[in-house]
Amino acid sequence: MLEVRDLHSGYGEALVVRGVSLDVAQGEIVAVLGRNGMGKTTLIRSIMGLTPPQVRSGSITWRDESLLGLRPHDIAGRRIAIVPQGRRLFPSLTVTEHLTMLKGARAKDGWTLERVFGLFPRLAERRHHRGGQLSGGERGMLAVGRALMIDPELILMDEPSEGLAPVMVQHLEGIVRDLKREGLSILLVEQNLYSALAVADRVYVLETGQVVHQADAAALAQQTDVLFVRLGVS
Ligand SMILES: Nc1ncnc2c1ncn2[C@@H]1O[C@H](COP(=O)(O)OP(=O)(O)OP(=O)(O)O)[C@@H](O)[C@H]1O
Repeated sequence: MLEVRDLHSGYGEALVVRGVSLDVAQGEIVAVLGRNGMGKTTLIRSIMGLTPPQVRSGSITWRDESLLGLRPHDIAGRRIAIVPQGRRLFPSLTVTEHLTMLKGARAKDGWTLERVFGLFPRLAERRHHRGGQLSGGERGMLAVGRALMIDPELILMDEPSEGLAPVMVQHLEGIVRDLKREGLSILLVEQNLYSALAVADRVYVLETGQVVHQADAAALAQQTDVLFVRLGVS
C-alpha cells in the first residue's frame, strides 16, 4: 500500500533522510526505530506532505499513486492520518471540538464521536475539558482519536509513547493492536524499543537518515542485542 523508495529529504542544505526505502502493507504495523535526531520525524513529515522538510528525490507511493507534491490536506483525503510528535492539540478547544473539527458530531459513517468515545471511555468523561487541561495520557488518546476521525487506512504515528507513564504506554499498545485487527495499517516511529516490538510486525532501524537494519519484529525480539547496539540502549 505505502511504498517509499530512495527518499532524500531535509532542511535547506542539510540532508536528514538519506535514501530511505520502506513498505507498509495493508493491516501491517511497521515500526521505524532510531535514537534522537536520526530523522524519524523528518521521514513521517515527508510522507504526510508537511513542510519543512523538503523532499529532494525518491518516491512516495500510496495505492499506486504518487504522494509527492500533494498538500497534507489532500493526503488526508486519501485516508492517511498523522498522530504528530507533541500531539499538536489546541489548548482552548474541548475534546469534542478537536474530534468534530473535520467531521461533524452527528456523522453516522465510519469513525464517529461515539465510536471514538467507545474506544477511549476516558475521553468521553473529559469531553468538555480543553486541550490545555488534559494529562499526557489523555492528550495521546485525543491525538489518536482525532486521527481516526478522518477514517484512515494508514496512520502515521510519531512517538506515541513519548512522555507517557508505562501503564498508558501499554494501554496505547492495546489500542494499536485493536486498530490492526480492524484492518488499519500503522507506520509507527519510536525511540521506545520495547513498545515498538510489542506491537510491530516488522521493524526498520534508522541511523543518521539511513535504514541500517530491517527484520520481522518476532525475529528481532530474539536478538535484541543487535538493536541495543544500534539504538544505544544499555
Ligand atoms: N525544522 C528544522 N530545521 C532544520 N533542521 C531540522 C528541523 N527539524 C529537524 N531538524 C534536524 O534534522 C535532524 C533529524 O531530526 P528529526 O526530528 O527528524 O529526528 P528524530 O529521529 O525524529 O528525532 P526526535 O526523536 O528527537 O524527534 C536533526 O539533526 C534535527 O536537528
